[in-house]
Amino acid sequence: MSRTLYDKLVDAHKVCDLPDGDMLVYVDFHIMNEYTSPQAFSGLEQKGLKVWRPEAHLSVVDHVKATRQRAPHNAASKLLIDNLEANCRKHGIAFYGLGDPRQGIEHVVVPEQGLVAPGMLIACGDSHTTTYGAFGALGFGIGTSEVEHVLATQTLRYKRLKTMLVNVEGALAPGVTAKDIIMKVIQVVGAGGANGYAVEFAGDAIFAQSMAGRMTICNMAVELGGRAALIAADDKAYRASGQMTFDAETWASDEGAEYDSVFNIDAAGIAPLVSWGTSPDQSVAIDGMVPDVSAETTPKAKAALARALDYMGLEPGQAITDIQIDSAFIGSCTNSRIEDLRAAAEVVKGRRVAERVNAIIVPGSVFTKLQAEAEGLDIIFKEAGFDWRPESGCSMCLAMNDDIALEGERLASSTNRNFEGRQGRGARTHLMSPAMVAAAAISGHLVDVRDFKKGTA
Ligand SMILES: CC(C)[C@H](C(=O)O)[C@@H](O)C(=O)O
Ligand code: SF4
Repeated sequence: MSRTLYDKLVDAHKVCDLPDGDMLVYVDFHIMNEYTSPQAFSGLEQKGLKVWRPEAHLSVVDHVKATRQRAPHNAASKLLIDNLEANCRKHGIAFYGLGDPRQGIEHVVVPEQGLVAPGMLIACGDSHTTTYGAFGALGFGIGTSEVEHVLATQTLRYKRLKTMLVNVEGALAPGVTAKDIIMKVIQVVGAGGANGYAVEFAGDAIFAQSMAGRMTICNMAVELGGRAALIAADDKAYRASGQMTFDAETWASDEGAEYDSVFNIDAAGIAPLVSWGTSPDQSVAIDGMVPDVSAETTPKAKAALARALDYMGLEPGQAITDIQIDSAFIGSCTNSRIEDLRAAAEVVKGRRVAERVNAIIVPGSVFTKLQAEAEGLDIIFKEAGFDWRPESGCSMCLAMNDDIALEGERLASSTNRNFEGRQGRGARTHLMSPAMVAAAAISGHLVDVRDFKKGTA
C-alpha cells in the first residue's frame, strides 16, 4: 500500500504498540536547552535513573542567553545555564555553552553541525523542532516529563497524527520568499488549522527553496498547530545533511499516498506578507489594508478582531505601508541563517536606518556570525546603523532574556510569533521576511521590499 512520508517515518521508529492504542517510538536524537530541561534532570535524580544513551543527546544554551555580551545578564539565567552544564557533565552529554564556537539557537545549530539526516526522528523540549522536517526527518516538540522519558529510555509514547498535504505549485514572483510562503499557508489553513495533523509540504515552489528556506517553512509550520512538518528528502536535503548516498528507504511519500486533508496554493499569487494582528494567521499582503471589523460576520469574530486591533494600536482601513515602526529585529530560529542575513544585507547596503528606528540583528549561531563577518555583512549592517550583536541566542524572539521590547513599541520582526506580550509586555509585533524587516528599518515604516529596491517606495 502507498504510504505517506509521515507514516514511513513513524513506522520506521515504532518500537511496539501500547495497550491503549498509542505506541512507543525510538528517538534517534534529542536536543535540550537550558529552559525546558532542569525538571527532567531532577526527575531522573529522584528516581535514581541514568541517561541510557548519552551520545544521542545534545544541549545548547539559547533562550536566556544575553547577546550583547557573553556573560549571563542576571543570576537567574546564569543558574539555568550552569545547571544545564553541570547536568550534561554528570551524564556525559554534549554541551554547547557560553563561548563554544558551536553555540547558537538550537534549531540553527543542529543542521549546521550536520546532526540531522533524512529519516531521523528528533525530539526536543521546544515546539519549533518541526524545523527538521526540511530534511525529511520527523522532528517534534515534547514536554518536560517526556524529556525525562527520552533521557532514561531513548523512547517516547506517541500517538499517530492525521496527515495534511499542502501543495504550493508554480513559481514565486521575484522578491517573494519562503517566509511569505509559510505566512500564506498559515493565512489559508489558519493558526490551529492543522491541530492533530502532520503537515507535508510539496509542489515545485517548495522544492525550489534552499535548505534555509525549507527550514523557515517547516519551523513556522508549528504555528498551524501541526506537531510535525515534512518535506520529502531530495538531493539537496541529502547533500545538506552530509549524507552522500540514499538509504534503502526513500524518505518521500509514495505515488498515490492518501492524506486526510489537502490544500492547494498558487505560488504566483503570493505577495510579501506582514502580520497586522496578534495571531500569525492575521496577515495581509504588504499593499493591503488593516481589516475592517464590520467585515466579520459573527459577534465572536468581531470581538476578536477588535481586541487584536486595539492591542496593536491600528485603525481599520489603514494602509499597511502607513504603519510606522519603532524597532526592527532580524533573528530567531525562523530567519537568522546566513541566507537570511545576506538577503537583509542586500537591502541595507549603502543605506541608513531611519532616524527613530532601533534596528537589531542577532545571528542564529556563532558559526553564522563568523561566516557573515567573513563576507563583510557585519560592516554593511553596522555602517547602516544596525546593532550587530556579538553573541547568538533567541534574543528578542521572546521576552525571556535581556532583549525585551517596551510597552507599545512597534516592531518589524523576522520571528514567528506575534501573540500579545511575546516580545515584551504591550509590544506590537509585525511578522515578515528578513528582507522586509530590513526595508522597514531603512524606511521607518512597513514597505514592499520590491518597491523599495526599485526606489519607488
Ligand atoms: C520556551 C520554549 C518552550 C518555546 C517553544 O516551545 O517554542 C519557545 O522556544 C518559543 O518559541 O515559544
Ligand atoms: S528563536 Fe524563538 S522560536 Fe526559536 S527557539 Fe528561540 S524563542 Fe523559540
